Order: sequence, then C-alpha cells, then structure tokens
Amino acid sequence: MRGLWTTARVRAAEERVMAAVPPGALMRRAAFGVAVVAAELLAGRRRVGLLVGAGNNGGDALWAGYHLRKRGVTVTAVLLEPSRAHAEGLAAFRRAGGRVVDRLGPVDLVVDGIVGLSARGPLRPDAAAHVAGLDAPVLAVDLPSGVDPDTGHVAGPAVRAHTTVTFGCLKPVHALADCGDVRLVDIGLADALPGPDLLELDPADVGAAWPVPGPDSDKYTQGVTGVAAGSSTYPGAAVLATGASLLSTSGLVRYAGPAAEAVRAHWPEAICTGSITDAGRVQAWVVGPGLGTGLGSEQVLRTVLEAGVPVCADADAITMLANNPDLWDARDPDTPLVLTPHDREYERLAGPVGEDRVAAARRAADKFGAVVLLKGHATVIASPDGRTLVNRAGNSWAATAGSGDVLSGVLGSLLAAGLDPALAAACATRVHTLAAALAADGAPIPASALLHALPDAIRTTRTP
Ligand SMILES: NC(=O)C1=CN([C@@H]2O[C@H](COP(=O)(O)OP(=O)(O)OC[C@H]3O[C@@H](n4cnc5c(N)ncnc54)[C@H](OP(=O)(O)O)[C@@H]3O)[C@@H](O)[C@H]2O)[C@@H](O)CC1
Ligand SMILES: [K+]
Repeated sequence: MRGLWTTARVRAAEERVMAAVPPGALMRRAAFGVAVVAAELLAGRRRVGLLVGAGNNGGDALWAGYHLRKRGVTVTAVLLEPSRAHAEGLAAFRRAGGRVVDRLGPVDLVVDGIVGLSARGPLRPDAAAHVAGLDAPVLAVDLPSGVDPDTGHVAGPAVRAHTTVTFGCLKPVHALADCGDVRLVDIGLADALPGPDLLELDPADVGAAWPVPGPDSDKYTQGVTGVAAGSSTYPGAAVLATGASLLSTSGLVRYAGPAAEAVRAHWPEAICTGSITDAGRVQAWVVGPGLGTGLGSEQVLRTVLEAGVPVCADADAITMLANNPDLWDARDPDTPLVLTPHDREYERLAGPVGEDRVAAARRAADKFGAVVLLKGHATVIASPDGRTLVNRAGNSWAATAGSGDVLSGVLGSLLAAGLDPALAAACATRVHTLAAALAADGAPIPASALLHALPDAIRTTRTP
C-alpha cells in the first residue's frame, strides 16, 4: 500500500525537517536524486537542457545541472524569470560550467524545473512556448509543470513527462495524473509526515485481500452474489456482470431478471431465475447494469436495497437513485452500499464532478453514506469513514462498452465474500485495470476479452 500526501502536509513536514538540518540540505538531497535519474536516462548521451522557473523547483533543476556538469555532461539552462531564479543554485550551476541560454538547442534530455508544489493552473504562455518545441524526453522535477499537485487536473498546456522524480513522499498528482515513470527520492521526510491523505494499493495488497477457497471451503463459504442486471434490450450487461462474478471468486452466483436465458446459455454454473422475488438468499447484490429505469426496474432496485446485504449499485441503478430520491428510503443505512458512477452518472446524482475528483468522491460518500467509486483514468474510491483510495489505470484499454458491467460483477463477488466495501472497490478496480492491460496486450479489446482475462489478472496479484 502506498500513501500520498497533499501539498499542505508536505510543506508542514518539510518545515519541521528543515528546522533540524543545515540550510539547503533538503534541496541538495532532492537535486542529487534528480541528477542520478537524469544520468540513468541519458545512458551515456551528454546533452541536458534545464527549464528553470521562479522557485525552489527551478533551484532543484539548477543544482541537478551542477551535479551533471561534475559528471561531464553539457548542460544549458533557460531561466524563465532570470531575476527570480534560485540564486545559490544558479551560482553553483555557472561555477560548474553550466550555460544560460535563451532557447534550448538540441538536447538528449530536458529537466522540467518550471514549477513544483506551488503550481497553480496550466503553464503560463512563455513556459508553454518553451515546452511546445521540445522533442527530447522530459524528466520532471517533483511533478510535470502545468499539472495541479493536489488534484492532478490539467487545465491547459502542461509538461508531458517521461519520468518524474519526486521527494520525500508521493503527492496526489502522482496517482491522479500521467507523470510517466515516478521515482521517489528519500530526503528524510518520513518521520515528519502524518498519516497519508490518499492510498494506492499495490498488486500484492490486492492478492493478499483476494478471497480464495481454503481447505474447508464449499460453494457457500465464499459468499453468494446476486446479480440483478440486464433486460430484454440489454442481455449482454447481465452476461458480463454474472460472468465477472463467477470468475472473481469461487462463490455461488445467482442471476435474477429478464436475461436469464442468455445468462444460462453463457454461464451454465449460474443459478438463474426470471424474477428477483424468487432469487433466493445472497450475501451481496449487484444491481443496475443494463437494467433500464422503468417502474419494474425501480421495484427491483427497491427490493435489493431492502435486502439487508451489501449492494453494488451501478449504471441504471445510479440513474434511478438520482431521478427518484424516494428510493433511498428503501435502504438500511447500516448496510454497505457502493456506488460506481462515471462522471455523467455522478453529475445526475450529486452535481458536476469539477476539477477535484477526490473532493467530488468524498462529497458524495458523505452525502449518501456510501462508498463512492468515481470511474476515470484515475479511479477515486471514497469511503464515508474518510478513507480515500486511488487507482491509476495507466492505459485506456478498459474504456470500452460493457467494461463497467464487468467491474460491478467483480465488486459484487468481493462484497459477497465479506471484504470491507472500500477495499473491495479498490481491489476490483485494480484487477479490472490489470485484466484490461493483459487482454489488450497492445490492441483494442471488447469487454468480453477483459472478462476472460480476470483469472490471469487475479493470478498476477497473487504471485509473489
Ligand atoms: N520546501 C522544501 O524543503 C523543498 C522543496 N523542494 C522543491 O521546491 C519546490 C517548491 O518550490 P516553491 O514553493 O519555491 O515553488 P515552485 O513550485 O518552484 O513555484 C515557483 C513559482 O512559480 C510560479 N508559478 C505558479 N504556477 C505556475 C505555473 N502554472 N506556471 C509557471 N509558473 C508558475 C509561482 O510564482 P508567481 O509568479 O505566481 O509569484 C511560484 O511561486 C518543490 O516542488 C520541490 O521541487 C525540494 O528542493 C525539496 C525541499
Ligand atoms: K516541475
């Protein structure tokens, strides 16, 4: 499990550590780390260009340039605001033979020291003009300039980083936005940091939490998942969600709805019935994918919410909850509920997502007393108990029709197995992402291919 800390907390920790070490020590450590990674990326090539902004981020870049000069690398620097460039860093850079230029010429690597933790908004026009002309890979100092450190939001021109070197701890931007390969340099902040603001699961965390049968298990001990999804118009959603539940755990899966025949044809092991009223007992429900939003579907949702077991409410279930707030009354507030909206569904439910996806997920989790899984390139999972987890996909292979149905099926089976709902949501998201990447292997895939890659994805997390 990896923690991520917002800039306010990082700054507070830095102040505490700075008071106890010689002036400039933290920047030296940070800059040395940048130089080491730069040398690695150069792999013997010898030309580095620095883009240097007005603050300490630029100071890091200049000191990194100093260390690279000591290794015999040719280093040039563009000072975006010469009068505000970090004075000691600039003096050291010049002493070591670094040259200040108006524009970067041909280089093998660019070091982005335009702006770091103090970043607000996109790149300013002069910085954007320097970045637009780059064709060498970019090593970002702390974070790619132009990306918001706390939200990962990109509102305009921004640096696209091949690699990012950050210091002391990860910040939200590193999980919420594309920072390339992220390297963490220890500058001695760990003991000064409070608990993290966000968490990101490692595959091993997922593997450790994933329910697998023990020596005494039977088909009931892993939990029975109920799937209330699909319609005569959309039987595929039922097939995908039920299949995903079946492939995620060895527990039993019951399907209830108008797509029973289609589900039975694809998944003979599922217990299928045409109506929710005779579905039998389950330990968790998945409700919503392809269900429709008519009166009959509302009754299905009401029945599921009244069942007193954890519920994963997806797609049409979210739309119905948004359209008809009376449906909330059917829910026992002590029973876990996981809502899995994409942005448009979120908007129906709780208003615009806005630039801060973490804040949006937390707002809805508070408002509804539910775990909210806000889907995106970076999926944010907020629990009403305050925990927030993020999962960065790193690719878009899962952005295909039916992919959400698979996710809800996986999540439902983890809820049925008794996992903590926020952990279940994070594990399901991670495995879904892995399955998409494994199935795609470089080429677009339909959701059914993602579905069939689930066992391999789960295996990956369980391999030490
Ligand atoms: N503290 C420490 O111990 C350590 C800190 N370290 C390093 O310091 C970095 C933080 O440095 P920092 O706070 O000096 O500010 P920084 O991010 O360089 O910004 C400079 C100025 O840029 C401007 N600006 C704002 N937005 C902008 C935009 N979109 N595009 C262009 N410009 C923009 C804005 O100035 P303005 O023009 O608004 O007055 C702002 O003040 C941190 O990320 C890490 O690299 C490490 O050495 C480890 C130890
Ligand atoms: K930067």
